[in-house]
Amino acid sequence: MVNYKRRGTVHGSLAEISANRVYSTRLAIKSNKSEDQSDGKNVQALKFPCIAMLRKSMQNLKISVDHLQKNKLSLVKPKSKSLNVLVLGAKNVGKSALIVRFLTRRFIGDYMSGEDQRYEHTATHLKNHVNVVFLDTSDSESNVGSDNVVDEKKLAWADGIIVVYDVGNLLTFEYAQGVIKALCKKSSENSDSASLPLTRRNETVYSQKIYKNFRNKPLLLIGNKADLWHNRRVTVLEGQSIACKYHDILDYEELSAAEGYDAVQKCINGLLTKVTKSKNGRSLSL
Ligand SMILES: Nc1nc2c(ncn2[C@@H]2O[C@H](COP(=O)(O)OP(=O)(O)OP(=O)(O)O)[C@@H](O)[C@H]2O)c(=O)[nH]1
Repeated sequence: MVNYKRRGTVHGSLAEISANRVYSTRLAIKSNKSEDQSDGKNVQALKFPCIAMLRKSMQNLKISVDHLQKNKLSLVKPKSKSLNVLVLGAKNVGKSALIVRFLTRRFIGDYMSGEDQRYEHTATHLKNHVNVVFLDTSDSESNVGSDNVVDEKKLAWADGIIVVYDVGNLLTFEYAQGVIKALCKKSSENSDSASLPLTRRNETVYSQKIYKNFRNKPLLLIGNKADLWHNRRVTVLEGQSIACKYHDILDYEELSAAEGYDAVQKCINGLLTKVTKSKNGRSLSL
């Protein structure tokens, strides 16, 4: 309570100080012309030496903007060099474990669940630094079996997608299938068609957006927890059949984040290489 009050006072006084500064500076700028013209002492400039600096910065800014306009340059930022990877899958399939294994080579048993985690990683190749961002999403079990399994905004952000399921849990495999189907579903129906029932129209709009945001971005399907062979509910054959069905857009791997680093590293690096190719139009082996 005491700390809070103290903080309040400090903030208050800082705010007052800056407000006073801005106000005084404005006054000085307003009255600037007559002071410059007068051959007397420039009292404001002496009192506020920041005015000269401010004026200079404004001049510099104007010069820069003029230069941009003259040379038809734009103020738009250059294209981001980071590779964004979206990690999807049902709850508890080992999404965090996989990403952390890839980034740190270590298997860590427990992770915070319930909210999306963002991991940033810098890879170096031919003296170029490539920034990779993984968005490890956290889905609730209620999403299993639902149609709207992919968030269109996250999908638009992504350059590549990893879909994970647990080989010991059939529901998570069905969820992964649902995601892949949603990504690859082409919608030919006209979403504006008033003849369609509302739910159908919403579904169509949804799948059109998903399809548009996906646009054949590199996709990797991982069957995780292969070390728990006694607990297996999804056969290798079932995983492979999905891989065959979507072979032109999808890579598939069955592995265990718990058991080793090499398989995780190999398949995620494979995806990153594809992402780099599709993003920049040139190859980069990480
Ligand atoms: N045996 C085994 N356990 C694993 C493996 N990968 C992850 N786990 C365990 O599975 C549990 C869930 O792992 P997480 O990485 O938190 O799963 P998640 O998909 O990120 O979970 P949410 O954040 O809740 O969506 C943890 O207890 C992990 O230790 C694996 O390859 N083998």
